[in-house]
Amino acid sequence: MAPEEFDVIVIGGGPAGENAAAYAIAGSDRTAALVEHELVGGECSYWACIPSKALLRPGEVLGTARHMPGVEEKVNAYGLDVEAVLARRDDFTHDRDDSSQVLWADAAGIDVIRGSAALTGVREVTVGGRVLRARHAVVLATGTTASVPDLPGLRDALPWTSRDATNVREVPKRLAIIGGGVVACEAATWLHELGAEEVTLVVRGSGLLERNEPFAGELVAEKLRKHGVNVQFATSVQSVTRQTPAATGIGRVHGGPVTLTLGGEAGDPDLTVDEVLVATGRTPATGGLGLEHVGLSDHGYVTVDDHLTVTGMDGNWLYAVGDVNGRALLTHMGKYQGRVCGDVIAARAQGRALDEPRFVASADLGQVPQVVFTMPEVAAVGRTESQCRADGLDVEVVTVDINVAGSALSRDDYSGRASLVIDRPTDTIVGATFVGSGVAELVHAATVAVVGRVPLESLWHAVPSFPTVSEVWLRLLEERRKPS
Ligand SMILES: Cc1cc2nc3c(=O)[nH]c(=O)nc-3n(C[C@H](O)[C@H](O)[C@H](O)COP(=O)(O)OP(=O)(O)OC[C@H]3O[C@@H](n4cnc5c(N)ncnc54)[C@H](O)[C@@H]3O)c2cc1C
Ligand SMILES: NC(=O)c1ccc[n+]([C@@H]2O[C@H](COP(=O)([O-])OP(=O)(O)OC[C@H]3O[C@@H](n4cnc5c(N)ncnc54)[C@H](O)[C@@H]3O)[C@@H](O)[C@H]2O)c1
Repeated sequence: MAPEEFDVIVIGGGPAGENAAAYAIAGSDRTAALVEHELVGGECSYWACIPSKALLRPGEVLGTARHMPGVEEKVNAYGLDVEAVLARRDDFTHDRDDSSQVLWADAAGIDVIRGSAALTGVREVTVGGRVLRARHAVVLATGTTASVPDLPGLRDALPWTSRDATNVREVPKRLAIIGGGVVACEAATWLHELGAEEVTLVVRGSGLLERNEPFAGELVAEKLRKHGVNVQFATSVQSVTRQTPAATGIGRVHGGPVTLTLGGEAGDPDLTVDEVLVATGRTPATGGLGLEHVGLSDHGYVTVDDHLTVTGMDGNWLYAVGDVNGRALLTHMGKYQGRVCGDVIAARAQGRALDEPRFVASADLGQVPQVVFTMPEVAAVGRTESQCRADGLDVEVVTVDINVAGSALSRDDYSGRASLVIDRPTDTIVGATFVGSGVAELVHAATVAVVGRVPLESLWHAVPSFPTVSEVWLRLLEERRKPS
């Protein structure tokens, strides 16, 4: 059978792949195929960002209502309506039906091809019995899958991964979570709110959210503990036993009780729970992708340059965007890389030079924003103080409590903290962190300041409105002006 020709072939229909395909052909008569073996929309739409945030928001709303005189008297006797929360989550994930995303692809001029794709040669992709040939580019956008550590008994116990936690149907009464990162902290928050009575975070390190400023993890741990979540640091799982594992389906308890044998500084006793959630990071989805057919390793992240072009290959025809390149495992960064990559493919297809900033994924390099939707939220951009020092930057740090009229008005128990990391030679912000209720919406101002390299002297004239939580910017700048 003759190969089918497309200008661009994208493998993986998650947010990164969708954007790369759309930008590569926008406003032209170029053609694109998007190959997807599961659901168009990817991990984010059905298993990750969207369902998790749909599950977290009701708890945040209830928490605020419980600390608001005039409202708290009405709600204090009630908890969440779990069925309604799960139903709203299912609305957001369209019950895992991707037809609206396929309609979007059709409208953008992208051909969706169902099946598992593998590289079988230079510019050649095979899907089932079909051979596809790319005139200009092949883009790898296959994302990542949950890592399950190779611990004795763990895989046989059929533990939950993030897919079960986000698609929860049956809330375990007793839950152990292995890991202290973003998935562990967010999942502990929503599962506890949904009725998990005994939640234990088993953390091998000494803090939560270790890629953030230390105060962020400390405040999240403090609040989790205050709400009754057990957070155990410096504890490792030695082995796991479950007598009756059962493949009951996504989001249901996978059998009888599970016992974790723990090894830690405190000589921790065994922990017996109804379910164990593994939240120990991600593995790039490169298995079976045929990377070896084009001379690349099929292990680890696919390395790219700042044009998202795979390094070590001739001909500038192979690209990788999103989680699979390991640059920043976040939907918004994958989409950003998809936009840059699509523009690069279009420019190269037209024989144009890559001489404009939009052809370089510069935001990946120390300007990445992220919001962790815990209670309190953690919103940060750029580098932490310790990352800056490790990179040899001459920095100073200002930190203040978030204690302004806007925060006091937003809820009676408001507490939070904010910090700026300032590059002394340029007097610009290279990192910012906000911890508190509702700070998710504060971070974009910081992102603009970091990316725009706005001098602090100019920020003095960016006056925050009264009475908003944004007034913390003024407190930070005032703190900076204090004579040391
Ligand atoms: C629980 C959880 C919550 C998260 N919350 C957030 C959040 O709030 N905000 C945020 O920014 N990020 C969040 N993330 C991270 C976010 O989900 C990822 O960064 C994002 O999904 C990556 O997008 P992607 O397009 O690179 O990959 P994916 O979304 O993983 O999509 C890859 C697609 O490729 C397909 N595929 C793989 N191999 C093949 C193949 N060989 N052939 C055909 N198709 C293939 C897969 O089926 C999949 O659809 C969260 C992650 C988790 C686990
Ligand atoms: N709101 C958001 O933006 C959001 C939400 C969820 C996930 N994500 C993304 O998804 C990615 C994955 O999240 P994650 O929490 O799984 O990973 P992570 O890298 O954030 O945290 C992994 C945790 O597991 C621990 N760990 C790793 N291996 C272990 C082992 N063998 N035994 C015990 N502990 C081990 C680490 O010390 C760490 O605490 C993140 O990079 C994040 O960017 C983003």
